[in-house]
Parts: sequence; C-alpha cells; structure tokens
Amino acid sequence: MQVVNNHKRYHLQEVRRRTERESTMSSIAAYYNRKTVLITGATGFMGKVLMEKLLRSSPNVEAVYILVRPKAGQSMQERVANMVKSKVFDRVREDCPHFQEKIKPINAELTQPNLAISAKDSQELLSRVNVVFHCAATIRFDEPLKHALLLNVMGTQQLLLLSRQMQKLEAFIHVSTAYANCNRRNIDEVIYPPPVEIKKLCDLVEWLDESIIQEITPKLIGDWPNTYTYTKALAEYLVQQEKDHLNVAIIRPSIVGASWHEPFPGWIDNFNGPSGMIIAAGKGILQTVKVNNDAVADLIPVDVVINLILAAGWYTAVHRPKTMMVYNCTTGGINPFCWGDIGYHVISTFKRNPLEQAFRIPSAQMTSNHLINQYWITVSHKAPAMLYDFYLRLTGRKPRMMKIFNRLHKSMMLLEYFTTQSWEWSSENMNMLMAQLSPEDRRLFNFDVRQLHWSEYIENYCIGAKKYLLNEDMSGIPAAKQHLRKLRNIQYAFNTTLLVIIWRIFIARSQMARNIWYFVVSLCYKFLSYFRASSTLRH
Ligand SMILES: CCCCCCCCCCCCCCCCCC(=O)SCCNC(=O)CCNC(=O)[C@H](O)C(C)(C)COP(=O)(O)OP(=O)(O)OC[C@H]1O[C@@H](n2cnc3c(N)ncnc32)[C@H](O)[C@@H]1OP(=O)(O)O
Ligand SMILES: NC(=O)C1=CN([C@@H]2O[C@H](COP(=O)(O)OP(=O)(O)OC[C@H]3O[C@@H](n4cnc5c(N)ncnc54)[C@H](OP(=O)(O)O)[C@@H]3O)[C@@H](O)[C@H]2O)C=CC1
Repeated sequence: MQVVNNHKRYHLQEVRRRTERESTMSSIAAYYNRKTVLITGATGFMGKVLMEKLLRSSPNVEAVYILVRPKAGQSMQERVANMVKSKVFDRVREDCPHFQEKIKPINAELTQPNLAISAKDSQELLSRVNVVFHCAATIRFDEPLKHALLLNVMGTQQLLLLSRQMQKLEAFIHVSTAYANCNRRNIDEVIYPPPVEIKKLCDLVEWLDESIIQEITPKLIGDWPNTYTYTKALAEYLVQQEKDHLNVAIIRPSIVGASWHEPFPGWIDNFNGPSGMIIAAGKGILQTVKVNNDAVADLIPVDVVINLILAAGWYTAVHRPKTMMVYNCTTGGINPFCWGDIGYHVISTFKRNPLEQAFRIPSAQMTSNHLINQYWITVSHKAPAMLYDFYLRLTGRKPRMMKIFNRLHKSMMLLEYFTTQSWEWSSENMNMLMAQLSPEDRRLFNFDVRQLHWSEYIENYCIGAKKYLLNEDMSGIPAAKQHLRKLRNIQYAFNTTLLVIIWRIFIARSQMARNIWYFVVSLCYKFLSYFRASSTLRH
C-alpha cells in the first residue's frame, strides 16, 4: 500500500513538474525540436544567423539540411567545415559542443536543373524535411538580368517543385525583400500582380544574346531600380501560386543590418547595404554621400529578422492560416530613424572608437542635392585621392586610392535610390504574430522593434564592423586615436599652406588684395607692439 502511494505521489509530482516546464517553455523552440529543416543560402549572412539561432534554441532539432555549392576552389565539405568554425557559432558551440553533427550539407546549385541535387540526396530530402527556409538569392544590384532570373526566380520555382513532393512538409518560408515592390510608396502585406508573364520573360532571356539582354534590361525592369528587386518581386508571385499546394509564408525584411543582441551585439560579416558605407566613413574615405537626411532609414537588425522567420515557420506549420501570410519586416512605421541621424551616430562613434589606419578624419557631408554632392566628391574625394596617389607614385608605390574611390562612387550610385526616398510598409501581420506568442516566446524570439534604441544599436553596429568585419582589436584604439591626431595636424598644416599659397597668388594679381594684406599685417603689427609695450609697463 505504502509503495502504491509513493508511486502515485511521484507520478503526480512528475506531471506537475512537466506541466510547469511546458508552461514556461517556448512553443517555438519546442516545435523545432525533433523536426527536420532545410535551409537554402545557409552560407550567407542571414542563413548563418538563422542556423545558429535554430541550433541554439532547439538543440534537439532532428537535422538541418543545407544546400551548398562548391565555391572559390573549395568543395562543399571544406566550405561547411570552415563555416562552422566561424565566430558566429561561438555561442552555440559553447551550449552544444556537437552542434555540427546536426548540420547535413547537400551539394546543390540553384541555377541548375533540379537544383543539381543527386537522386539519393533528393530522396532523403523528400522523405524527411518538415520545414523549408528559402534564403538563397543573388542580392547584387548590378546582377545581369539572366542570372538574377535564373537564381531568384527559376531557382525558387524549382525549390517549390521539390517542396511539393516532400511528404512531411509543414511549412515553406520564403525570404523576400521589403523593396520587392519599391516601385510603390505604400506597401501592404499582399502580393502585387507581376509586371510580366514570368514564363514568357524566362523564355525570352533564354534565347536572347547576353549583350541584347543587357541593352533592354532597363526597359524590361521598368520602374524597378535594379534586377535584384525586380526578380524578387517575380519570385513572390511564384510563391503565391503555390499557396494551394503548400503551406507558405513570405518574409520581407527591409535593409538588414548587424545584429541587435544575438549571437553578439553588432555581429556582421559582409559589406552589403550600409555596412560598406559605414566602414568607408569610419576609415575617413567616404566624406560625402547622397542621402535625404529626413528620409527614413529602414534598417532592421539581422537577429530580429531571424526571430520573425522562425516564429513565422512555427505559426505557418502549427496554426495553418487560411490565407498565405506576408510579413513586412520593417522598422520605419514602428520606430523610425532617419539617414541624417544614422550619419551623425556613425561619425560620432568612429571619433570615439576610431578604425585603424584611417585615411582621413571621419566626417560626412550628407545631402540630397546632386550639385552639392558632386562638389564635395570633387573636393573631398577625388582631390585627396589624386594627391595621395601622387605621393604613392613619388615614393615608388602603386597608386590605389583613385581605384577605391571609383568603386565607392559606383556603390553610392546604386544605393542612392534607397537613401533618397521613404516608403511606408504596413506591419499588421508582424504585430498579429507577436500577439500570438507566449511571454517566453516573445522573450526568446524577440522581434519587437519598439524596444530598439537606435543610438546604442548604431554604436554597436560600428564597433561590430570594426571587430568582426575588419578584425581590429579594441586594444588598438589608443594608437588609432593617436593616428587621428596626426591626421588632424597634417590637415591643419595642409590647409594653412593652401591658404597662404592661394593668398600669395591672389596678392600677386590684385592691387586691392595687396592693400588689404598690408592693412591686416600692419594692424597685427600694431596690436603686437601694443601688447609688448603694455606688458613691459606692468613689469
Ligand atoms: C556617414 C555614414 C553614412 C552611412 C550611411 C550610408 C548609406 C548607405 C545606404 C545603404 C542602403 C542600402 C539599401 C539596400 C536596400 C535593399 C535591401 C535588400 O533587399 S538586399 C541586400 C542589399 N544588397 C546589397 O546591399 C548589395 C549591394 N552591393 C552590390 O550590388 C555590389 O557590391 C556593388 C555593385 C555595390 C559593388 O560591386 P563590386 O564593385 O563588384 O564589389 P563587390 O561587391 O564584388 O566587392 C568586392 C570585394 O570588396 C569587398 N568590399 C566591398 N566593400 C568594401 C569596403 N567598404 N571595405 C572593404 N572591402 C569591401 C567585398 O567584400 C569583396 O571582397 P571579396 O568577396 O572579393 O573578398
Ligand atoms: N541582406 C539584406 O539586406 C537583405 C536580404 N534579403 C534577402 O535575404 C536573403 C538572404 O540574404 P543575405 O544572407 O544577405 O545574402 P548573402 O548574399 O549573404 O547570401 C546568399 C546565399 O545564397 C546562396 N547562393 C547564391 N547563389 C547560389 C546558387 N547559385 N546556388 C546555391 N546557393 C546560392 C549563397 O551561397 P554561396 O555562399 O555559395 O554564395 C549564400 O548562401 C535573400 O533572399 C535576400 O534577398 C532581404 C532584404 C534585405
């Protein structure tokens, strides 16, 4: 009898403990435990953060398949082995030392028929995958239309076809961009009709000569600024076409920046979007940029996007919404911040925490006026670059500054469409999803950008770029400050010499300038004599 009572008590205690544990446990993390996930674009910026968060928050995830291509002379295996050593995985490495065992790389090339996946691998995916996260894309603004179509559109179509055959698929999450519909000012969480019949366009570019496609690209893409945003818009439509066969959702992040909190504040590993410009400003290379200071800079931290992606995956699979959900993942409508403010915080952070071996003291003219910007480009970019290259030549070195500036100007030209205008995105679905989360999920998968403190975020972004992108140690800051002081002295000396030279030229040519010059010099002389006389009297 005693044994039975003990057993009953133990059982009740166990049930209570389990209920308590479940009530405080994250539903999202619990959902991914024992699921098999497929990620495309896992070697990219967002893919890595997605994989890290998934493996850290759901350590019992069954497997994470990733589609990887061989690249730059490295095999798929070598790339993955190098990737898991990356700093981004430091936290998960600490929590689950064997995390890489969950990662199952699959050789694939998204521009090839059937994604170039072998029959064996394909079978494995079809029988096991529960959730697909499609992140792979070309995000270059200058991508030739044919390649952008092949990867962003045809690649997506092929992945959708593969996913249709997956026996256990519960959700397909497509990562698009908030700028897919940037030809509109107000962008709702809906799919807009495509500007062309996609099949006809793909057929056209298939047989047309590359040079002809290049020539007619501006006509084809119409009021889209580049092939990237255009092809992302087409891909959204294809995804929507599958809504009756697949449980799909689309996430549209705006400009994805360094992380807010996870895995580390300020984590970033590429020069895309504002990151390259921020670094160029910190190095004192970028001194002028064409932006509308009052336009909203719709930056979103990468960890916010990843948390929303994981939450959307869970919601799509578990709640199976009747209509296909599109989540605009933006900050402008909720917690706006302007380009002018970003510029101010970037410069002030780099003055306090300078980058090593800066070219000039960080400072930036930010204007939307084309002529003023051109003036500053000539004065503060091209002239110093030419002078420096001249100095390099004199000292027997190879000139390089002009080349760097030409690349910078090309990037600035491609980015200015986004920095001189504002858009309004609705974010009802993001808010609705937030309301569906338990307090624990809201904490673990936070995508509430109302809590984002911009000045702190930008500071961490700049410091993150210094640490993780440029691999500069924070202990080098005193030396970097010393270097800035040296640059300041050089600048003062240079400006004074320039002023004297200009003035001398002016004096040689104008009687009036000469008269003013003699007047000023005699005034200074009288002033000095007066001071000397009065100090002698005092003693
Ligand atoms: C006062 C401060 C103010 C700051 C504010 C400034 C304003 C910024 C505005 C940003 C707005 C962004 C809007 C984006 C909106 C769309 C968002 C998306 O949906 S989607 C996503 C948005 N998509 C994008 O953002 C893509 C946009 N980017 C592109 O399309 C191209 O990069 C390009 C056409 C701009 C230049 O092409 P190209 O000239 O061929 O040059 P490559 O690219 O081939 O790079 C060659 C090598 O150089 C390396 N490197 C680069 N920068 C730097 C640097 N600063 N240093 C050192 N190194 C740098 C680079 O890593 C590479 O190394 P490796 O790999 O060879 O070893
Ligand atoms: N970064 C941003 O600001 C924003 C990004 N997005 C979207 O988020 C997604 C991820 O972007 P992000 O991580 O920044 O981009 P990255 O350029 O960092 O990553 C792109 C990924 O796609 C893979 N990929 C490219 N071409 C192929 C191919 N032919 N076959 C297989 N894989 C390929 C790359 O693999 P590999 O390493 O082999 O090149 C890489 O893993 C994209 O869909 C993008 O449109 C949306 C809004 C903003």
